[in-house]
Amino acid sequence: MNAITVTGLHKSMGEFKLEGIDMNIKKGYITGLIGENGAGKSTVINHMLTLKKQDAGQINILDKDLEAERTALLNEIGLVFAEDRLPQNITPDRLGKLLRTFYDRWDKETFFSYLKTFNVRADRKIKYLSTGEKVKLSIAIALSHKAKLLILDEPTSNLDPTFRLELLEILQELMVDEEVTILFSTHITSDLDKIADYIIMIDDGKVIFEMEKETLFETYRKVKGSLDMLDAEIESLIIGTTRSSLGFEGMSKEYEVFKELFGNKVVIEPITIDEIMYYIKKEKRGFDNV
Ligand SMILES: Nc1ncnc2c1ncn2[C@@H]1O[C@H](COP(=O)(O)OP(=O)(O)OP(=O)(O)O)[C@@H](O)[C@H]1O
Repeated sequence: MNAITVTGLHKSMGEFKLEGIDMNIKKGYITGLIGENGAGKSTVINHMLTLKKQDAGQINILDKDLEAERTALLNEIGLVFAEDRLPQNITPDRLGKLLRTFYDRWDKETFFSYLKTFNVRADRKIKYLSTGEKVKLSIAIALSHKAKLLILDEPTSNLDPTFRLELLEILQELMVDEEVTILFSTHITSDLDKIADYIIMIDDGKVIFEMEKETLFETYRKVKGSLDMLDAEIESLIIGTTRSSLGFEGMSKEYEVFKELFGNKVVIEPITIDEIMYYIKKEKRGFDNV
């Protein structure tokens, strides 16, 4: 069952286009949205939240039509934006009191307890907080109104490593309650290695893959061998072939074929999310020897 279903989302924005985006964000799981700078991650998220109007396509969130039931739905969604959208001239203390008028299930105690745990000063105007403290404040808000869905746009990029790990732990603890769904976009793929159940990669406004993380790692492997193994047929099985004086390397779904043909002369290794992104980009650009 999906918490968010995106079907055939199209949008032209000057030179950039979202082209036929389909996404299935599974209820009760953590989905990581990855892609390089400018791939369209924030744009897709903004469409999910009706902050941008699509040219075509449908978005369904928690079985409701977001446009028709916007206010009711925003109660159910905990949001952290990539950029700072907090009111600047009030203190977290004041904000904590005001937000009960915005969220039906606002839990002031939980909010102030998160501020304490996160070490964010409640009595300082938001504009004087550091970038990381503002992110922590946004996270505290997102976690304090019993949201069923958390949409976090690059929540970890401005956080110090200790707090990043702490946040990942908090998110994982939330998942014990199977009702919560998390979608988060990130460049820090080690975060996904730790907590994501599903991974969606977008590139240049298109979905490249949407897969369960474990399946992704079973599907792709890194292959390395000597240049004399390469002919057109073998190369067609490799994504993002790189040649050097030491031999070739790349990524393959057909790594079993390499094993059968070349035995232990070929090296087959597990692959990381960063490497998957790198080889896919490399194949697309069709360049070599980077
Ligand atoms: N209002 C706009 N008009 C035209 N182009 C835009 C507009 N807003 C964003 N873009 C372009 O759309 C593309 C996708 O931007 P988006 O912010 O969605 O990428 P992203 O994947 O979130 O990137 P990053 O990881 O850098 O945050 C970029 O090329 C950006 O310049």
